[in-house]
Amino acid sequence: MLNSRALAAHRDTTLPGATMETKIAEVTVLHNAVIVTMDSENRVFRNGGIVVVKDRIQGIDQSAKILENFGAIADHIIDLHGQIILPGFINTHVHTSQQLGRGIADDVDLVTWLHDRIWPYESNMTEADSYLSTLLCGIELIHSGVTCFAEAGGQHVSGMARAVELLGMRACLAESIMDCGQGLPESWAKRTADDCIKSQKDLYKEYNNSADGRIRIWLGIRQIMNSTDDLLLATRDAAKDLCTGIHMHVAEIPYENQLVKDTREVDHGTVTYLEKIGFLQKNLLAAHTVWVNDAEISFLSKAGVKVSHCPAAAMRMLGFAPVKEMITAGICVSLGTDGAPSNNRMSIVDEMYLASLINKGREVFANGTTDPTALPAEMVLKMATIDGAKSVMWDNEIGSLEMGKKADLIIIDPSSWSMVPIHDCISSLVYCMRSENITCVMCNGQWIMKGRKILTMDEADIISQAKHASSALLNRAGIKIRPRMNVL
Ligand SMILES: O=c1[nH]c(=O)c2nc[nH]c2[nH]1
Repeated sequence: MLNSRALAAHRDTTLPGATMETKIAEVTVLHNAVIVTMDSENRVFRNGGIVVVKDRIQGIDQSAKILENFGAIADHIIDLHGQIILPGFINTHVHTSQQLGRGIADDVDLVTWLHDRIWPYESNMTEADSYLSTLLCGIELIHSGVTCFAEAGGQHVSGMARAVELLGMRACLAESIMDCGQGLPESWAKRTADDCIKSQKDLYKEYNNSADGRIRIWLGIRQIMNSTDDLLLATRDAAKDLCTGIHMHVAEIPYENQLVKDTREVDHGTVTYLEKIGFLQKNLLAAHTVWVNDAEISFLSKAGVKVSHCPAAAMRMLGFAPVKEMITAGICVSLGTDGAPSNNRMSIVDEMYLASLINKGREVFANGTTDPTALPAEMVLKMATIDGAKSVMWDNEIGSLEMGKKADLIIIDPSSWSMVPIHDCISSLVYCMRSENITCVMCNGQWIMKGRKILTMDEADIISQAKHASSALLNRAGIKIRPRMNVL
């Protein structure tokens, strides 16, 4: 831990060689809080303190020690009596550019969902729509304590990047990439594998490590049903060259596996095929992976593939993912919300609750008996934090509260009816907490929400602009939502 003398020297602008940057580094001390670190020793401080200098955690310990060492030189000392500090949540599968399409595809099957609703929506988006959609999505993510997300593949990454920079969040952004298959709008169907790789390399050049290092550019593969082998293999190789990740929907529905079996000559589905062509690797983040058998779980585990489990979206259109089996096989499984048209709610708090309950319930038909011990609260909290960080390959910097890591953290006020009384902090965070209990969010050392008010933008203005942009976009796309009842 840095001591106060070292920090004071760090801030003393009269020192030879001092820069403007050292002059403005503020020291913030948060103390008197329950701190759930999510570090490798699972440390929880009953009365802990954290020191944040610029963008990093420079001390974490018992409150008394932190105050003794840093109290005298802190610019801000915040007493968090009765409150809880957690690492910011990491949402490992979200489509930010789909936020303006919330509610356009409820209660339909995945193929209809994609062909008749989502692709017309996405192919009619402008860059300005993507920017606004990402801002709107970001507002909801921040309110549920998310500081970092992995974009699953969307339109106009430049718009997303502008929004992320403004929101103050951290993100791995990926373009939606497809080069073949049924139902594609004409402009997309014309793209070759080379076009797809080139456009993503350009994005990488322009945006990777931008926004003070908060943005990373990943490669996208939308799904196997819309990818040639040329595209899959070129993406695998480009990811190796760029040292970046690949985000792909994998084994979502039985139809997908059947199509792979019928057209690509393997005896099971997508994962078997990806294994066969050497596509599985540790920088692949596979979303959903619902329809996988034991052999495929073993392929994923051996290759070090990470899985993003999206409980709500899976319940709506896909089915029950074998999460317990994947974790038992050693696969790193994290949590995602998916996009607004496939979930409607962008809350990792809700996903934690659902992940635990759904996977307990799944045991009844998967293994013939109940298992209330499946996916216990501490495991689910890991999925939303440190395992999320591992999934996006950023765990050296985020996912836990530790000395030297980035200051991405959230403050929870557990004094409301939803969380009182607390006998076990970890289970309360998973089973009782609502997004409304999250009061403050810090990302990269900056407060982006305080007192449930987003500080980086005007929420009301974004909400109002989003309503107009969404209607205009649906008009352009020719998407009509039929009333379900006798609307007079
Ligand atoms: O839930 C989903 N959302 C999507 O955007 C998508 N694209 C392919 N498969 C998908 N599944």
